[in-house]
Amino acid sequence: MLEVTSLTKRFGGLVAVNGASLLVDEGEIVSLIGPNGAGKTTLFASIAGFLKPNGGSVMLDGQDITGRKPHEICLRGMVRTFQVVKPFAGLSVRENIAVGAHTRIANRSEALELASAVAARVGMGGRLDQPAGDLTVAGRKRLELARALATQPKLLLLDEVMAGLNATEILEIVEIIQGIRDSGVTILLIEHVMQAVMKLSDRAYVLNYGEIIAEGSPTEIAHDPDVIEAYLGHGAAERMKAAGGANA
Ligand SMILES: Nc1ncnc2c1ncn2[C@@H]1O[C@H](COP(=O)(O)OP(=O)(O)OP(=O)(O)O)[C@@H](O)[C@H]1O
Repeated sequence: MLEVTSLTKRFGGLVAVNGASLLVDEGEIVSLIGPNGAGKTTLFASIAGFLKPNGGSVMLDGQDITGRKPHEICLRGMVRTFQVVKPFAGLSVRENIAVGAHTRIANRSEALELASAVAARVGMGGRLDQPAGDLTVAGRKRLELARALATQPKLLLLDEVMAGLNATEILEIVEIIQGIRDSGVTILLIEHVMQAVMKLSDRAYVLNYGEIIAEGSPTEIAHDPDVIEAYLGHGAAERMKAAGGANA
């Protein structure tokens, strides 16, 4: 469904993403992980049209969408969420979600109707009339998810939807994401919460200094020496092996 080939994005002299390639098949949940500053958000922004890549290509359902505008990419069925969530504070939850629905639906009452249905899918059915400005971090994260879902995507890019959530809230959003996938939406997500990555992902890619250094099932990734080194520093894989930790 999504095919990213040799994507490069530079900021002046800094190569934030360096020849990254990845594939996401229909129906999968794929995670993109990596240390802070590895280039994950830059890669997402380049895939979804918010940044213009310096090289490489992005194909969605066999069509070249490299460098297209976010709105156009959204209409083709791919949408991203943002790490820092900024809802329209003075609007209600339902109205905020309807902003997403208006991507495809011009009619106001139809957009609000879809917004109510989407809110129920993310467990916000009881908060439709609440001002978005009153929501907690967990509520704002769900609202961001709902706004994206209301654009009726086939591929959803989620950027750290679990950041700042407590353990119970993480379990709840993991279930919501599984439900979204079960409803037929393919998902690519950036996540630092490893417990969620392990639970949700069919496969994961690891980005380090702008390059994809590993790909595989979550268990394969967790035991990959290059990944252990990237997270824990040079020589960490050897030290873990010596301590008998490699099979832990
Ligand atoms: N607009 C920008 N201008 C200049 N440099 C940038 C810009 N955006 C990101 N960078 C740099 O590009 C690199 C990759 O940043 P990015 O935010 O993509 O990493 P990340 O893996 O998403 O990090 P985190 O996990 O902390 O969110 C970093 O060195 C960052 O400072």
